[in-house]
Amino acid sequence: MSFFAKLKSRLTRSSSKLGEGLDAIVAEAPAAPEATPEAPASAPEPARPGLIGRLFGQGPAAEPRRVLDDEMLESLEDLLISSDMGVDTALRVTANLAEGRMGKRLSVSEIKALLAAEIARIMEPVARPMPIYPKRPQVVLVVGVNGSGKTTTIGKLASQFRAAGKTVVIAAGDTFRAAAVEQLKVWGERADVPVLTAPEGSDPASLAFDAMTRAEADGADLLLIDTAGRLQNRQDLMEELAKIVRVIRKKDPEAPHNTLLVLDATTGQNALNQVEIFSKIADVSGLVMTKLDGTAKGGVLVALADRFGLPIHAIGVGEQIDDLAPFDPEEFARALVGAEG
Ligand SMILES: Nc1nc2c(ncn2[C@@H]2O[C@H](COP(=O)(O)OP(=O)(O)OP(=O)(O)O)[C@@H](O)[C@H]2O)c(=O)[nH]1
Repeated sequence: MSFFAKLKSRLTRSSSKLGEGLDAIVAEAPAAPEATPEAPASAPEPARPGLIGRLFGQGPAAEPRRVLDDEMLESLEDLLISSDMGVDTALRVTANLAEGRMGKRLSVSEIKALLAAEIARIMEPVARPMPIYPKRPQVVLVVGVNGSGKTTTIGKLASQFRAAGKTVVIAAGDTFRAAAVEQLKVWGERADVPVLTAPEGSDPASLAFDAMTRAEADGADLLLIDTAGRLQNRQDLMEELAKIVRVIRKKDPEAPHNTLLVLDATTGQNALNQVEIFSKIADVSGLVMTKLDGTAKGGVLVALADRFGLPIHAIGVGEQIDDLAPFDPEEFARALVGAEG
């Protein structure tokens, strides 16, 4: 299966919500005069139906259409907002979609293609893989609230980097959560990557320092550092992260080279607050969004791209190693709206 096919199947909760909403919007068309024969200007050409399809009145020729007017635009805005795209982004997407198309008759598949193109345009500038530097070890600090998928993401990244021939060390920096440490050990074993741990409740900065020493001694390409995600006590967390950074800078003044914020798509609009908070307490350099497979709130990634402009490195669409994929804006946009292709 191509990755697009997989992405599309994993994003069905988001795409069916949008698809059903669009079907309903187009079906709600106010009684219109006989269909105008001319094709809608600058809307994408629907696929040509086969002979059988034409004979039996199926295919795009039979697809219902609705004249794009203010009322329909408003319904489209509401639909996008309900997919967690956020008000500003939803308004922008629909305004761009409407430009030059008011009064045209559009079908659901045309609207999907237009939406996908608009969404991809917003996301294109932020679709950036995590940069890899010649620096050894490249230190990657991974932050995010508990349960956002940090541990799983570190495990997947470690496996993928190993498969690409890189040497990796993991530091299990959430020393307050034995379960997180255990989980990392399992991922480490699977990926054949050493996982440095420290006694429960001990200072994560001291573990980070030891991990730097080990990564340097091993000549490792990458050091991935897990961190705690207790936002309930923001001050403590801020101090903890600042201390980790201070300590690893004793060994490399430029570390960490990346600070990845892991966000859980199922939290919807709350992910926007998390970006704001973590950008204040850590120097976030890029985002990873997990659990896009388990939610109808996938539109939140569009809002994040639009609002913050932070690079989106990867997306998680499942719990297996290869369920973390580089972020491709066009594929994501088409999968999100359920467009063909
Ligand atoms: N469906 C799905 N589940 C995921 C994905 N990423 C992570 N998970 C699951 O989400 C749960 C939480 O992930 P963790 O990696 O433990 O999250 P964490 O941020 O490290 O959380 P703590 O260990 O509690 O700090 C686990 O059950 C993961 O298997 C994803 O992309 N899709």
